[in-house]
Amino acid sequence: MGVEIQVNDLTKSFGKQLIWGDVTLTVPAGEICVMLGPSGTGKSVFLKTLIGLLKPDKGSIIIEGTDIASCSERELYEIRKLFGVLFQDGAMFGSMNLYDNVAFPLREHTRKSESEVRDIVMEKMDLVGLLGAEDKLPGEISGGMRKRAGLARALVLDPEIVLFDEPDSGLDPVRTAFLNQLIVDLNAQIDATFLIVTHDINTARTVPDNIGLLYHRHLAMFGPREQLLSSEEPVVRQFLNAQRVGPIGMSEEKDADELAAEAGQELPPLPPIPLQLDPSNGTPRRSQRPAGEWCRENGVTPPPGSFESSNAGLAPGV
Ligand SMILES: Nc1ncnc2c1ncn2[C@@H]1O[C@H](COP(=O)(O)OP(=O)(O)OP(=O)(O)O)[C@@H](O)[C@H]1O
Repeated sequence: MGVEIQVNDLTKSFGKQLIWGDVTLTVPAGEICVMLGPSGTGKSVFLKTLIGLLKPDKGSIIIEGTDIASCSERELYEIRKLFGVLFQDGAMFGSMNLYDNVAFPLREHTRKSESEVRDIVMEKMDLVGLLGAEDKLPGEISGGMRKRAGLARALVLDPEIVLFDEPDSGLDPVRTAFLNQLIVDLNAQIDATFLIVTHDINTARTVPDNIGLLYHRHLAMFGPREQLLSSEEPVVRQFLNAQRVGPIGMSEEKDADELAAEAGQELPPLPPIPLQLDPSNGTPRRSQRPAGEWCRENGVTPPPGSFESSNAGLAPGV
């Protein structure tokens, strides 16, 4: 079913360095959310704060009535059982084969017999398309396969929330497309809440139900995919369409001279909003909304060509 994550007024600093402040958002139960932002804006810090690895300075994170930001270690231990995490590099133990890597959380956190462990491991290996690779060592397989193995391991305790830290980092566009399809199919199958941190604009444009953008020490926007993809807000528009013209510069914000030099430059029109990626079996996910529904309900005219099946989803220049 998945559970909701309610983030209220969250602020995190390291010493005097504010990473982000006053972040408020709700990750709805069972939906897929993507968190974007230029490098260094604190996306990984945000994920680590959600699972209680880092303590915020202020604010709350409510999951099933418990505030992760202020609960006891024991409560945190219990709440963490709801999470599965896919770390950037898969975080596999190099000396263990894939079977033992995937079995690890079950052997650590449950009292299941080895035959029960085997059934679960093989089920999850099948789910991520890795049956037959159980005996391989992480060093013997491709980056894409390592991510799949990491995903199988993230799923063995049947999580209600799955966090993905840059699942596409280091993958070529074809492997990324396969992984995105796997993420959508998994969400349809297990109905858990998914939160994905990524730099990949195409993933952000086609996979999630909701998109968030961290920029300049705050949450610039969070909302349904169609809201952000039709937004004229300069930071959102620039980032989601991978453009150079706009407030974001090479090292975060542009200075006044750079912005003045851009004044009068015409912005390219917003590209069409692509169709959302469907599960492979063609049946929409429980949380999936019909194409164009948000725009219709909010009186927003989407850019011409939006939601056409010929539209591959790539933003210009991506
Ligand atoms: N444990 C820590 N102690 C001090 N500073 C930290 C710590 N962890 C992260 N930071 C700082 O927090 C900032 C945000 O880092 P973070 O890795 O979350 O960014 P990011 O948005 O995920 O970046 P990228 O997209 O490049 O992965 C950086 O300036 C980083 O140096």
